[in-house]
Amino acid sequence: MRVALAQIDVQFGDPDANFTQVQAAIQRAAEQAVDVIVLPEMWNTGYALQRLNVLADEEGQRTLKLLSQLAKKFNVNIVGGSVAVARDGQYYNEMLVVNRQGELLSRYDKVHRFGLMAEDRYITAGATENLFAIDDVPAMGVICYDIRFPEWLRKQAAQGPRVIFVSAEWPTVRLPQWRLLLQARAIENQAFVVAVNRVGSDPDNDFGGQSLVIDPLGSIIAQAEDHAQIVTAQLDLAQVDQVRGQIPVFDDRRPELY
Ligand SMILES: O=C(O)CCC(=O)C(=O)O
Repeated sequence: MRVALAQIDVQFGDPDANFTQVQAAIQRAAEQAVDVIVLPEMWNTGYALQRLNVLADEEGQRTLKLLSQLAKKFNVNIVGGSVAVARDGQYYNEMLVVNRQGELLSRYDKVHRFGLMAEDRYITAGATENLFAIDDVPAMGVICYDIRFPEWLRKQAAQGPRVIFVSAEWPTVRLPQWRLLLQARAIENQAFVVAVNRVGSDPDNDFGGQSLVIDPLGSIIAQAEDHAQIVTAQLDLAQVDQVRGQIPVFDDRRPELY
């Protein structure tokens, strides 16, 4: 599986500009003959949470239309990062995943709201898992702050995903934690981690990129810098079986104790 990480500079509160740049980024990534393109978190609005009433994508329709069109056009799967979605008068931080045929594979509402960026005041938390298959490869997806909750990832990882996709707007000041948390999630779940952060800044935070691809042993196999760029990596999925075969942590778990 060849993946492309679209590390972009999300424009604060400007969905039109963001739709234009996401379209261009997907096109650039698709030119590199990849199987999956991954986007960052809240790429339509950024954290312009106070204006979600006018900015959020109603039912995610605009996002789904774009991702679906581009997936078909370029014959590529898209893990659509996340976007601010309005549904039934509430707002969600939602990941949409589409396959090469442009069909919706999953939609996931971020489960853990990040109070430091006021999500608890504006966003409704999700309560469902996010397991899907990309080209028959079992995978899962989480959003940003979710990675601080190993039990949430573990619960899903125990169901077999080989790749964990992460979309984020992770501030520069905590990038050392970003790296360590992601490496730990890869090691303990013996899965590839493909994690996309944004760059640039908004009124409250700077975002330093450093999107990462990490193998099931925790080694970083690709890393973006601190500017907008597309990074690609090849995932050797057989490595998941090797690592799980050597140290069978999923078999050795004692869920009756914890
Ligand atoms: O956990 C963190 O340090 C960052 C989380 C975050 O920025 C988010 O969930 O949007």
